[in-house]
This record gives sequence, C-alpha cells and structure tokens, in this order.
Amino acid sequence: MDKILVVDDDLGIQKQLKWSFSGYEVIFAEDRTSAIAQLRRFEPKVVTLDLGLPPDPSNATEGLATLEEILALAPQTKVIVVTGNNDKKNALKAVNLGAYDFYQKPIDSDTIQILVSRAINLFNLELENRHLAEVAPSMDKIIGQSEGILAASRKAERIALTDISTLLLGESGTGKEVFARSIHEHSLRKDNAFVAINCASIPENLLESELFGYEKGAFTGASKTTPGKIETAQDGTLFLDEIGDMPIGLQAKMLRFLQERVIERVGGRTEIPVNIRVICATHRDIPAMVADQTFREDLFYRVGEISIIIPPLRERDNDVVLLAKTFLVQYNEEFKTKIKGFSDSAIKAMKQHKWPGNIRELQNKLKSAVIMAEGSHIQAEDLSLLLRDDGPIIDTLNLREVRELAESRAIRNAFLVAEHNMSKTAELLGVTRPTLYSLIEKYHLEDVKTGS
Ligand SMILES: Nc1ncnc2c1ncn2[C@@H]1O[C@H](COP(=O)(O)OP(=O)(O)OP(=O)(O)O)[C@@H](O)[C@H]1O
Repeated sequence: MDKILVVDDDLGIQKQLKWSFSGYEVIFAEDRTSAIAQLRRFEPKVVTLDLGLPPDPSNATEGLATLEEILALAPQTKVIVVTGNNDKKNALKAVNLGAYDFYQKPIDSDTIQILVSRAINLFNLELENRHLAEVAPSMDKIIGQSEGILAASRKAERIALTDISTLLLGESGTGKEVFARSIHEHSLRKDNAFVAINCASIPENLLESELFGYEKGAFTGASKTTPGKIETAQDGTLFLDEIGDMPIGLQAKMLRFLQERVIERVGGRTEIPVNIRVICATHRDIPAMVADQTFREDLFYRVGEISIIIPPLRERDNDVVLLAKTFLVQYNEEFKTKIKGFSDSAIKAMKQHKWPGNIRELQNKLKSAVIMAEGSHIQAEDLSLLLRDDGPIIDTLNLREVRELAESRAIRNAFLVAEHNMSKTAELLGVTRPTLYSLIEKYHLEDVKTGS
C-alpha cells in the first residue's frame, strides 16, 4: 500500500484526511521533528504539509523549513502544501522551493484525493524512469536486456574510468572484444589507440616480437627496428585476447611489463616506459591452469584485478531474438535484401538452440539465412536449425494445444528432412498427402505451405 505522511497539528484535519485517504497507509506527524522522523522511517511517496506548524502556527516559517528539510533528505517525495485560505504567497513560495503542489483550506475530500493520486502516479513514473536509467547502461554497442549482460555492462561501465586491469571471461564469440572496446570508449583514454592482439592466433615464436617489438638485427629477417603492439598502444588500451594461450616463457616478461610499466624490444637494451591500460580475455579456466602450473599465478592476479563474466548466448533469455532482429536490419542493408522478420518457428528454434559459437554463430547463420531465404520471413530451416520436440509443455493451454504444437513441429521437421518434398514428408509422417495438406491448413503452417 502506498504511504502518505500527513503533517498537521490539527487533530480534526488528521481525522478527516485519514478518512479521505482510505486506500493508502496514512502516517501522521504534528511538527517538524516528528515529520522528519516519520519520513526517515516510512519513506512516504507523498506528504501533505500544513505550512502553519508549531511552535508558530500563525506563520509559514516552520512549514517552509520542514519542506526544505524533507526535500533535502528525500527529493523524490511529492509534497503537497496545505495553506490557510488567503495564503497564496506562501503557497507559491513553497512550490518555488520544490513542493509538488499546494492546496488551500478548507479541505475538500474529492479534490485532495485527486491531487494525491496524481502525485503518486508521478512518483511511480519517476521511480520507474530511475530504474530504467539504472539498468540501461550506456554501453550502447552491447545489445542485450538479460540480467547477465546488464550486470556485465554495469560492471564494465563502473570500471571504465579507472585503470584497473580487467579480465573478461567468456566463451568464444560472446562479445569479449566488444566489451573491451566499450570499456576503452568509455575511458579517459578513448581518444588514443585501442590495440587488440590475439595470443592464440600468433605462433609462439612470433608472439614476443609482435608484443614487444624488435631492434634491427635482433634475429634473421629483422631488417629494421619495429615497435610492438604494446608500444603502439601508448596512452591507450591494449586488449590481449586469449591470454590463457600465452606461452609460459613469455608470461614472465609480460608480468614484468605489467608491474614495472617498462618494456624492452627483442634484441634491445633500452627500457621504454609505457602508459597503457591492459584488458585481457580468455575462454579458458585460468584458476585450473594455475593449479597445473601452465599459467603463472602472479600474472593471473596482475591481469585479473577485476574480472567480468560475459554469459554465453544460451543463458541470455530473449537476447537472442533482440540480437537477431538488430542484425537482420544490418544485413538487409548490407545485402540489399528486404526480409521482414522471423517466422514463429524461427524464433522458437533460435531460443531452443544452444549456440555453442555464441553471437558469432548467430551472425553467420543469419547472414546465410538472409541471403538464402525465399520468403519474406526467415524460417527455422533458413537458419539451418531444427525445431526440437521437447518444448515447454507446461506453458501450453491444454491438451489440444499440446497436440497442435507437437504435430506442427513434427510436420516442419519431416518437411525439412524430406527436403521440401510433400510426398516424402507425408510418407515420413505415415499419413496420406491429403491428410498432410489438411493438417498444414489446420495449423496454419504457412512456411510449409509455401515451401519457404
Ligand atoms: N552484445 C552484443 N551486441 C552486439 N553485437 C555483439 C554483442 N556481443 C558480440 N557481438 C558481435 O559478435 C561478434 C563476436 O564478438 P567478439 O569478437 O567480441 O567475441 P569474443 O568473445 O571476443 O570472441 P573470441 O573469443 O572468439 O575472440 C562480433 O561481431 C561482435 O560485434
């Protein structure tokens, strides 16, 4: 029940208001001290405040001071000031100080009820907006509304302005690089370089010179002095992807760089100071690697001062649909296609699929679906996805709906296996062709009907 605090020293008015506000939990206070105490204790959404409060009920000083104190403590509170009949001056003064509205005595139950109800609505709306602002982090390139992705975005946003070493943990294709870039873009280093290097994709013997650079003549083929990735990230951010794949021999050199913030090029003897932020990522279980001594414990603590878990796509609720719709717009533009959306079967199949390759897999499947789709909507089979038969039966309305769902799925799957051949589909299902056609009609299986 919404709470209203009535601040008035007149017992008659207290009684009248209690009666007027029968749908609310009404709390009373008769002076400034008790009003503030009740405000702290009950956090009411609305306060009706008589400006003429003791010790000097004949003027508005105490009431206005109470108003100021309420708004300083809980600025979101909607305060309706109640004034004497001819006290418009103080009423306006109160509104100027931040009161939501004013009301002149004598009290009319209907009017004050409307005022209060509007104030509560506004309070709720503002509250909802504040919540939305909290959960919609400004990491705007990261698409997703699921709890896991919002939590990761919030954490990323919080650490963006610091230089703390961050370790992004997540399966391949979950968006670790997207996160690293977003952190960089929200940091004070945003106008400087963002340099990414994937430790797993560079042969072990080249990784050191790639990272640290080399001096002319350091090894055969080193015809000129070349700065490494670390140096090119000067004043910016270095993103070390797949840090778990860094050879153990190189880890010691990496640790020294992270601790002392100086590097030496391969074959060089000069120490070069570097000022960069380091973000690392891995899909590996680093603590397990530390346990079997394939990853240095001291390096693990150094790179992972804070870690952010990026959940796999299959654990992100409806994000898969949100992402698919966003990519569809992009791909329509890229491939000059006009696909309107997804069929129900495609949406279901996308939600069922486990996405071992995460967002990268979704992008690949969608790209080919956009290019290959024949109808106006992408179907499950355009995505090369099979609908499983084990849908959430408990979500269904009744046995008839369970049967319809199961039969629709079986028909679509058979249609897919039969490579869109109707006779073969009927054969696989053990029904005649006319029966198959009537089922397709009955269950409105447009995608099967049009063969798209
Ligand atoms: N939340 C997201 N919103 C929009 N696009 C995303 C999101 N997450 C990932 N992507 C896109 O998915 C693709 C894969 O993301 P990314 O390369 O960042 O993954 P990764 O975890 O670094 O992969 P790997 O570990 O294989 O390097 C990229 O094209 C990226 O733009």
